[in-house]
Amino acid sequence: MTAQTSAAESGVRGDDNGFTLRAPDGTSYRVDLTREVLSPANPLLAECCEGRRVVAFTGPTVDRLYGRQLRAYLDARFAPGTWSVHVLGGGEDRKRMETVEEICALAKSAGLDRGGVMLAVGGGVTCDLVGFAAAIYCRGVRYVKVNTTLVGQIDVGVGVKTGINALGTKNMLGAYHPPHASLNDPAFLRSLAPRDIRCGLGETAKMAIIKDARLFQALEECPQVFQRPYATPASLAEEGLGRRGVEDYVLRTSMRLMMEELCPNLREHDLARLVDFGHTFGPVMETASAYRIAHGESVAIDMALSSELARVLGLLDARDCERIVALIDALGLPVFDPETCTPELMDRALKASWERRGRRLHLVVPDGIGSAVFVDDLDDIPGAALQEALDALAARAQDATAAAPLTAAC
Ligand SMILES: NC(=O)c1ccc[n+]([C@@H]2O[C@H](COP(=O)([O-])OP(=O)(O)OC[C@H]3O[C@@H](n4cnc5c(N)ncnc54)[C@H](O)[C@@H]3O)[C@@H](O)[C@H]2O)c1
Ligand SMILES: O=C(CO)[C@@H](O)[C@H](O)[C@H](O)[C@H](O)COP(=O)(O)O
Ligand SMILES: [Co+2]
Repeated sequence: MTAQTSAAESGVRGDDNGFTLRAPDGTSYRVDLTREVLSPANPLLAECCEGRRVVAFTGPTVDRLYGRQLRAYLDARFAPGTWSVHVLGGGEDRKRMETVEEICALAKSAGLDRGGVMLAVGGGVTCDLVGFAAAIYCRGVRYVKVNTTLVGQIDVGVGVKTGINALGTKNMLGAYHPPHASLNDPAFLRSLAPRDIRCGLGETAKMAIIKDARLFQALEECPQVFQRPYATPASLAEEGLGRRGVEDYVLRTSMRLMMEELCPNLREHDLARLVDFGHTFGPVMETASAYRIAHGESVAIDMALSSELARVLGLLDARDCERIVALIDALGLPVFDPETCTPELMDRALKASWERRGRRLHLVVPDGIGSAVFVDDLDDIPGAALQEALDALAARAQDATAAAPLTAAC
């Protein structure tokens, strides 16, 4: 039983090497920002697993890019026969119970005991799967995650959620399983595909829109962050940040904002959660598209729709709505999807969220740049309002298609 933490002691504290979260219920964990995490000279990962059997899991891409370094690191730091690395099938469609059973079977055959460590090295799919397996294997074993995507470092890596898709529903099964350690090395982001960078920027934009106007402005001035060369945004110029400085600013600010939101409500006793912004319509779009729409993309479309809805309901002025939708567009993320953005599916999503959130909708909508409010019940959203919001985004998407230069298929 974790000892309760007093309100004065609970919170998120940042330092040069990361953040420490202390929740009111006594849960506490460290989120580290480090460099060259897989270099034998870096003791951090070894210290998290010292004296324990280590069963590591990764995906095919990460194994191709970093598997040799990972195995060399474990070989240098752990006795032969006390560690193993296993490569899981990749992709959102593998985030299901069958893969969790595979992880547990591999761990058992590798001799993982109650005192051992399950190590995830990968993006959110790998970490959600391994984290959930660690939560139920022997009723719970030590879980260490090395997050290798932008979504992973700013979102998966800073919380306690683990889980899988099941019963036709995104993240339907899972557990709150705090990591023993969450290690984040920004160097991993350099090998990310542009689409996966953009998905991470979707989760960054989520936090900027609901919590931080300055981060929003930095993204507006620098939508190519993490992707292409750019000048330091004017809004950050006085800090004299270079390219890496801007990326560090975006990364650290996103991590801090998410941890500050999660800390007081880590296990979601309160179902009105600002970080649900972008996650009401999105999960249903991901599932209905058979994961053609990636998580970060569904978040983007949901945020655009929620913003247009806020405008139609008179909760957000048209100028701020336009800034939000334009930012999502500038980040290279979709604001509409003809196949899934239908009134029927959106209505189904609203009802699914109403059920999941204790028969209250708690739809998060922005009421300005850097702030958001809740629309609490289904009756607060007339069908005509939803239709008007959808029509606005459909028209925008149509204009963009008409204006897009004809380019050869890449
Ligand atoms: N647990 C949580 O709190 C939480 C929070 C946000 C999202 N999620 C979940 O995370 C998932 C999305 O995570 P994601 O965006 O990381 O997707 P992902 O795990 O599918 O990774 C995206 C792609 O990047 C590849 N990849 C990973 N690291 C790489 C690297 N360093 N270089 C090159 N390629 C690399 C992967 O192989 C994959 O093809 C969704 O299932 C979502 O529900 C969970
Ligand atoms: O996607 C996730 C968590 O899975 C986060 O980005 C998101 O902000 C929140 O946790 C949402 O509450 C979504 O939660 P859930 O659907 O994963 O339960
Ligand atoms: Co998310």
